[in-house]
Amino acid sequence: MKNPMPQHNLPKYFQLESGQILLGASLYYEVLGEISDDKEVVWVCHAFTGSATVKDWWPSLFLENGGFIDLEKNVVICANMLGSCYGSTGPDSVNPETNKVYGNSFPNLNNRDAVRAFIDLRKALNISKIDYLIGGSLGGQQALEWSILEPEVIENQILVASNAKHSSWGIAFNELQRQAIELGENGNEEKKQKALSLARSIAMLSYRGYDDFETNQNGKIEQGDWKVSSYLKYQGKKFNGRFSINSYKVLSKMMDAHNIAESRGNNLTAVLSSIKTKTLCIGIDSDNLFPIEEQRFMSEYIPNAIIEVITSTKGHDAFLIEGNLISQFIQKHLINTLYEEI
Ligand SMILES: CC(=O)SCCNC(=O)CCNC(=O)[C@H](O)C(C)(C)COP(=O)(O)OP(=O)(O)OC[C@H]1O[C@@H](n2cnc3c(N)ncnc32)[C@H](O)[C@@H]1OP(=O)(O)O
Ligand SMILES: N[C@@H](CCO)C(=O)O
Repeated sequence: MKNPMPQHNLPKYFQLESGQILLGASLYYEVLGEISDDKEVVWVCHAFTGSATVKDWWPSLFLENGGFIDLEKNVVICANMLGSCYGSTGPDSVNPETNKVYGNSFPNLNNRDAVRAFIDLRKALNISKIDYLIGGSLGGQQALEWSILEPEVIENQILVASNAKHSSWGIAFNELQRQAIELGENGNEEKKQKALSLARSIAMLSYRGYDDFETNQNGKIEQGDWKVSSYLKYQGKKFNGRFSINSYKVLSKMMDAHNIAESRGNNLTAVLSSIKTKTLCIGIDSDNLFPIEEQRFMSEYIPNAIIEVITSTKGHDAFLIEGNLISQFIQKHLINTLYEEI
């Protein structure tokens, strides 16, 4: 069942970490099931190009597809993050001060801003406890931030293919993608979309990896092109029209800026050690964007944490593809041991 009122207005003057004010911003969100005292709350933080419609892109988390979410027992909430292009305020929105689309004038956001907006929505929905906060990749970065901002609210968190501070390697990939986008910025719409395609194709090198390409994209297609070349072109083209160039820049910079120790003493291990929430870190053995060492690091320092590893050739994107395994790990460590110490 979908909530009939999926738009939440943030405070008129929404203060950002940068000191800037976002005026008249709102969040698009979806609620699956009913919010009530007898339902456990599952709050999902979506990844970079995801949206609030969690069942569309993470169907494997739901019971009917073999997952852990049973809408008889759970209510699921997912809000589109600030800066994105799927319903919440972002760079393609109209700036109420100028009545013009923000575009490049949209303020820089970080994960703390995104989470503070979620917190405002949580309060408006009268939710005092989140039983399972789950996020992958950028969504995992936000979940981690949230567990630090509201330790009393977040009971369990599941951080999938994510990290505590974005790596130089990850920033390098995002930088290349932004440079690709800039190549088309002064051109016509076709040029802009071609540049966005190139950015997505570059990103695919970090979302997949050596084994996936050797297994699934080896050799040539009938027309003589390398299979992998055709795959990258296809993935790039498939992205056109689905995502906003402006949001791509805002959200990739948001990911780059992720650092839970920022303005908290700059000591990552100390901040991780202060986390109270029960934490399940899940990594993927072939992830070359958020390598398994990053999840090991978090699980080593978060006091009440455990780690599980997905064996997959799919690389980083396995966090979306292997949802059933994620569900199994959640059932094993959190649901079946909810009232026991990990
Ligand atoms: C609107 C919203 O709500 S946003 C929701 C949608 N997106 C998201 O949530 C973002 C997260 N999702 C994703 O990133 C992706 O969808 C994933 C990771 C879950 C799955 O990625 P996919 O592209 O489906 O997987 P995969 O790498 O196997 O590629 C399959 C596609 O490539 C095509 N393909 C495979 N090999 C080749 C090749 N050599 N040449 C050309 N095309 C190829 C397949 O035909 C298939 O095409 P299709 O998508 O039209 O069916
Ligand atoms: N496939 C994911 C990768 C980033 O986590 C996305 O497009 O959001």
